[in-house]
Amino acid sequence: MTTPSFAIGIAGGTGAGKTTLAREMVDGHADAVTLIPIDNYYDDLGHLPFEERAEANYDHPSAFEWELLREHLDALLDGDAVEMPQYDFTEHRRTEETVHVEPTDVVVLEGIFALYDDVITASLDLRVYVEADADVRILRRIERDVVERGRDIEDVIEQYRATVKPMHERYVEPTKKTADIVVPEGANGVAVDLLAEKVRAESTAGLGLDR
Ligand SMILES: Nc1ncnc2c1ncn2[C@@H]1O[C@H](COP(=O)(O)OP(=O)(O)O)[C@@H](O)[C@H]1O
Ligand SMILES: Nc1ccn([C@@H]2O[C@H](COP(=O)(O)O)[C@@H](O)[C@H]2O)c(=O)n1
Repeated sequence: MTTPSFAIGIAGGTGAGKTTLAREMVDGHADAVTLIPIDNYYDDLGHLPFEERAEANYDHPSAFEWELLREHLDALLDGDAVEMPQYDFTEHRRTEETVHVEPTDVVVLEGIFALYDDVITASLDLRVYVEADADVRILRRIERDVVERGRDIEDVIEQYRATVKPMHERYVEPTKKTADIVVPEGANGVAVDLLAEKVRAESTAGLGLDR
């Protein structure tokens, strides 16, 4: 059993490049990193009709199951495995399956609210906020949501106006002040290299050691 030695939180607005940064900084050390995408902890709205699920506000903190996320983060940091829920953006609900996740040397928590919850933030060793201009983020998001999340461009724009932008300004952007590091433009080469070096150091430190 491995007890993680280091926990990193990566927050930032939608489309800022959080997922890309997380992926690139663990490149080559993926076996030593446990990734927790906070999106997997959206409340399951499976009991509602699809139209209602599509209209929900997914950018308010109350859209997430914080208790389960805290419980799973605690378990992983204590060296215990979890059954992680999985989220389907095309259906706006959790899938039937969970994924068995074992703790490793480094835990990376990634999502718009990675630095929102005081209890969670206190258990992180490094807090990162990824920043990108709003116009860059919405353009990235339109492309991604249409190609990968099965959305119409009109719906993406309307959702952005109605909830994504106002919630970002009210709840996500203010978490930047709790960050240790603010990364401009997401997966920029210098930031990736620095964070990758930290991940490598923590992974090497944990090699072969049961803690
Ligand atoms: N530094 C970057 N330069 C160019 N495109 C980027 C950069 N970072 C991310 N992207 C692209 O922007 C889109 C959204 O990035 P993603 O990492 O999924 O953002 P987030 O997880 O913050 O929502 C993806 O298509 C990704 O390839
Ligand atoms: N059913 C859902 C659930 C979430 N979203 C949007 O996802 C965004 C967070 O994910 P990122 O990878 O972009 O950080 C968030 O802004 C929600 O609006 C959704 O559209 N549908």
